[in-house]
Amino acid sequence: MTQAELGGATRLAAPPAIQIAGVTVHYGRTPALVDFSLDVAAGETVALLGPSGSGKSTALKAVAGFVQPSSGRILLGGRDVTHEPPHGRGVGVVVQQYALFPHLTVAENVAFGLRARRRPRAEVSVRVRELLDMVGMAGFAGRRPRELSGGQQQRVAIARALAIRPNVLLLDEPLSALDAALRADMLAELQRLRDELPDVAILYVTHDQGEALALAGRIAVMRDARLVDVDDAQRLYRLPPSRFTASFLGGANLLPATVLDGSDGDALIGVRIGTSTLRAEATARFSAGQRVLVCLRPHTLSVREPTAAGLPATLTGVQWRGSSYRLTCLVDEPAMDVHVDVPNVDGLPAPGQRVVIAVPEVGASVVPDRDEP
Ligand SMILES: Nc1ncnc2c1ncn2[C@@H]1O[C@H](COP(=O)(O)OP(=O)(O)OP(=O)(O)O)[C@@H](O)[C@H]1O
Repeated sequence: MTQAELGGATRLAAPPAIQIAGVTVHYGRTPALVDFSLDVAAGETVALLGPSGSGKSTALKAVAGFVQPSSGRILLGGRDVTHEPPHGRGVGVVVQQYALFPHLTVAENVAFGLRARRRPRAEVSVRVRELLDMVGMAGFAGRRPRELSGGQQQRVAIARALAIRPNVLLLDEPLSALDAALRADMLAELQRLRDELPDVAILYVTHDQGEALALAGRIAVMRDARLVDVDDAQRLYRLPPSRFTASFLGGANLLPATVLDGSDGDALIGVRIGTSTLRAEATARFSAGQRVLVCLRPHTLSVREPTAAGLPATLTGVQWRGSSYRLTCLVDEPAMDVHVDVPNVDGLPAPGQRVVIAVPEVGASVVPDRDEP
């Protein structure tokens, strides 16, 4: 083998920063995670997204070492840590409720991991200052946690997690205890932090699709202790592969339809909804005549004059949402509500009016009508 081949092989073989391989976790007899596999590369942010109780925190705890898998393995940078205690794994963890040490000052909290590792005093103080600067808390070093707001406490918790320069940062719903305004600020700060840590792999647990879309390069959707779908965030949003992901990520309109011409993979195919036909993007194999669902995102749709091409409907509701209106339209066939989000414009149709819902050339996608059990 030449050096170049060897180099290539070595590069290709660079192990993921986080490798969760077929992990199952039980609490007593109840499985909280079943045969779960996911890799996160260095520098990548992956969100674990799913409803309450779907196993997101359990997956994160398995990586942190807070729960022990009954089967499967956890590898960090290629090193099997499945049976190592949490402190031996060298990961940074931030959980929902900050969990700062109440009797220690902000600086002492941040220094904790470094002191436990017996780092020299001078190094610790430089690093603590650096971290408090990074999270905008330099002026609070001497305060105790109870003297801080929720957002400030969470900043300190993040600084503490980063103190040991972990290659892996695990964030479990870090914004959920904050009010809406603070959450938006902290989300922007997390985006900045992510960009300042280009080599750190981040696993981010959330049930909030907005947070997942804002932060993650890839999103792993979970349901009932299992991974449902995982893909690039934008692709998952635009072309959801399952009914569950289509609804959970972005609140799609899902209309029953019939495939007119089949496809073997990525293609625009014809579908019939009631008496209307339109083209929709398919990412899997679909055959002519197959019953499917067509996923229509509310913001890609518009309403037109009843003579235009599209889905004939009656407008039944108009809801003002500040920056846009949400229109509810009852489609003629099949008789079901479709939501259309339109910007603040003059001359909106009034409830009761006949309309046509116009679907853009690329804006609809095909989803199997039933998810695999
Ligand atoms: N310590 C525990 N003992 C027993 N059952 C548990 C324990 N922790 C979690 N569970 C159960 O395991 C399942 C998965 O829980 P987990 O906390 O991983 O879900 P989650 O997706 O993170 O939910 P949430 O968004 O509500 O935090 C749930 O049914 C939960 O009730």
